[in-house]
Amino acid sequence: MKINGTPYRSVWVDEKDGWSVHIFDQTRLPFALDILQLTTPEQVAHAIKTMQVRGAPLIGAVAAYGLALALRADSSDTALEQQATMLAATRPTAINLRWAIERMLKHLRPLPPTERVAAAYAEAGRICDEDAAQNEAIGRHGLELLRTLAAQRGKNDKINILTHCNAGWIATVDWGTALAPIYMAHDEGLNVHVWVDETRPRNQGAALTAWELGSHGVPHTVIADNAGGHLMQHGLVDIVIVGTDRVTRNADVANKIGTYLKALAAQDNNVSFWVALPSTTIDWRVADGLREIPIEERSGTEITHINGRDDNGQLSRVQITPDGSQAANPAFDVTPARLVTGLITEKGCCPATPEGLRSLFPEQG
Ligand SMILES: CSC[C@@H](O)[C@@H](O)C(=O)COP(=O)(O)O
Repeated sequence: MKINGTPYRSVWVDEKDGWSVHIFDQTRLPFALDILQLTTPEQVAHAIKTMQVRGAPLIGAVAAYGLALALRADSSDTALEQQATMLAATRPTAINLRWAIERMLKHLRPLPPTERVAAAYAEAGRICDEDAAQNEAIGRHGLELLRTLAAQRGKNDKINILTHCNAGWIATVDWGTALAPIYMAHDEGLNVHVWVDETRPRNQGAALTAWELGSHGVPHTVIADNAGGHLMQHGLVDIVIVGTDRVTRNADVANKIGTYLKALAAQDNNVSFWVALPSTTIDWRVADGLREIPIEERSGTEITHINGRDDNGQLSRVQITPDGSQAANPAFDVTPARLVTGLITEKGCCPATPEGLRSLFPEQG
């Protein structure tokens, strides 16, 4: 996608040196557009843990490059396994991270160490290209849903879409998942407006989704996380579209904390609730999302403190809770499949059921 007219992806290899890896520092957006240069797997691990890069597909792609960086220093079997384990442990919930590392290992293990560096960069590049293409396809399939809504409501009527967290292009290699259909609908002239959940505690909606949509000219309004139910009760939400960090083979959906409450409110108000995902986000090994998906617990300081820009234009961090109050910070929740209207994948849309998923991915049995 473009920033000020220049097309970017969310991760890329330096054109001049041909090996270092660039990302946007997402902890600085929307106030600063800082590009970081990563040269070691430790820097990659740090970027993922501190959420300089985040979003399920993107952390998989960046970790794949992390392995390529590691192999530049040591391409032995031992180093390959150790560095893969180190990178895979950076965040627990998004399955794309494990998927990307496993794909890299499968490709690299049989090769002689001398061939591994070039092969790792090539495979990481393919992971990126495929992610961008899959998300573009998700956009096309999701666009059909929005076209149908537009046709039902009259061409110029506003379509109000609610989204949670950031499942846009900077959460992926390009296009995004939940936001891809919205970009396409806006580009073809549909009258879309997005309610953007602020997404406490880290405010990915207020900081990142609002920045993305604004940069693309998509009308949007940031709301407190707790406003969605009220808006639905008053007929002000036509559809919810969110991304996900892991979908089980039964179609349970893990996503940013608070997604479950949006799904409950959507069901109570007869609002359709769609989840957009590339197939790399499906964990075919697990069935029951509540029991089997590990939920990341992050530092309580993400609750007790908040980042922003002060009146002097300085980025600063302030405390919002009393000294001594404890804080708990589960970073994701699981929305059971029964609350999900359907899934939007690169292969098309399907009901959120085991059969629905298997109809799109019959090779999974
Ligand atoms: C296309 S990204 C989908 C999800 O990864 C996204 O909705 C989300 O929950 C991201 O969480 P984050 O903790 O910001 O990495």
